[in-house]
Amino acid sequence: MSTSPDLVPAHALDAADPLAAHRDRFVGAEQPLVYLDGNSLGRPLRVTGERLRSFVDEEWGGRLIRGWGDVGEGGWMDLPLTLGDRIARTCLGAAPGQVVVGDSTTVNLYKLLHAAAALRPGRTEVVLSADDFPTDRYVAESVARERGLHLVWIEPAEPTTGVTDDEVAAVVGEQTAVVLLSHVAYRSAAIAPLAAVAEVAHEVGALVLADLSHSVGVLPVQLDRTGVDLAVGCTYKFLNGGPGAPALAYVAARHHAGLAQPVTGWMGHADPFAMGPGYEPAPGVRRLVAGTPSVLSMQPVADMLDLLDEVGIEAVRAKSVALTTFAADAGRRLLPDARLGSPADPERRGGHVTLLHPRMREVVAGLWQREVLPDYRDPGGLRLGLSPLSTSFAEVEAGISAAAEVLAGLA
Ligand SMILES: Cc1ncc(COP(=O)(O)O)c(C=O)c1O
Ligand SMILES: Nc1c(O)cccc1C(=O)C[C@H](N)C(=O)O
Repeated sequence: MSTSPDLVPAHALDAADPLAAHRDRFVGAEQPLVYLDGNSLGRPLRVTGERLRSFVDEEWGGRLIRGWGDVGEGGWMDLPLTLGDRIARTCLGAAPGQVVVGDSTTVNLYKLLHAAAALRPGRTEVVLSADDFPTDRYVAESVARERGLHLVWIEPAEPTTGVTDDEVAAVVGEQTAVVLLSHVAYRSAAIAPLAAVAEVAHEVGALVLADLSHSVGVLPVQLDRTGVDLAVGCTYKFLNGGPGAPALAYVAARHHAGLAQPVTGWMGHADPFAMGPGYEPAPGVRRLVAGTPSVLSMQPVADMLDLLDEVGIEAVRAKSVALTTFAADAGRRLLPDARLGSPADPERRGGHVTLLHPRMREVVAGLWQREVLPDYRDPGGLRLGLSPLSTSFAEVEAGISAAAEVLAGLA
């Protein structure tokens, strides 16, 4: 395929990029390594090292057990909700008191699928997509088994378009308790139409549970406006929280009164330190907290939220669109035998780009040997996770050029 005549070179795009300078705020940005996996594990911010050091010295080492405080005193006990509110405000378009941070996305899926079924007693079906991330599918299978529910699978007609509201409308009905769907598909990056899906689900009285793992921190979500009922998401991807950083869980305020989740630990109790005989849920989303919050692991996310507040999520999305557009163009130009496995329309595409070729598994193995780190996802997907504040256009070009070289060198 010929080179696009109006293609702007990577160095010119970097020179004109208003966010380019922020890249130096991340650990390792100065290294020659090409990092294209920010949607699996974001780079650490340099300031996070200082935050962790001072947390150990002053908060943990200095305050010791006093650091917890009681609910409402501003100590560690409040962190799951105060950090949740910060994520809600900066990235999710959600009013305060609806997001909690804790546990993993997997565990939060378990809690919220059970909660959804309990909010819709008597209904027997859970709708989900065969393209959902494995943990979503596996947890849904367990919850269905435990509650005697039936799974109704959507097989998206075209993986690059993701789940559509028409596909959801075709399978939901008066038996549907909840529709589980990924906001941004983990392979293709297709953006699901959350508001339209919520509308068709609500028409039959069903709830929507969205997995925001690949959208939170990279595109504005506007959760309250979409009408989505429940949501979960990872904080170690575009929120740069670090390996295993605790996940978010969102429950729209209108569902708080009847919210019942199955992991009824003491930290979700209305009065944990009363240590009373029976479980009584805390008001609101606090009842989603199960055991002792992972206070140390929640620290880094605050640094990324500071940076996102400084830059604004709209500017992050604008750079993300520019990066993914550049990656798709560079893919066409440098890997002419590969096919775009992501939506061509940037409005329908999240923060990553997948290029498909039958030999991509070998290509990705070759790239890792050259200090170029993208991801591989079956079938035949070179997945480029482009983290707008830490990825440069030059990095994207270097990665795709290297992929072309590795592919050309395969026997
Ligand atoms: C869409 C999606 N959901 C969930 C997860 C994982 O959740 P957990 O952090 O529980 O492993 C991932 C990535 O690992 C993901 O891409
Ligand atoms: N969570 C991960 C892990 O613990 C190890 C390796 C990768 C991951 C990932 O995040 C995978 C990622 N969610 C994906 O979309 O493929």
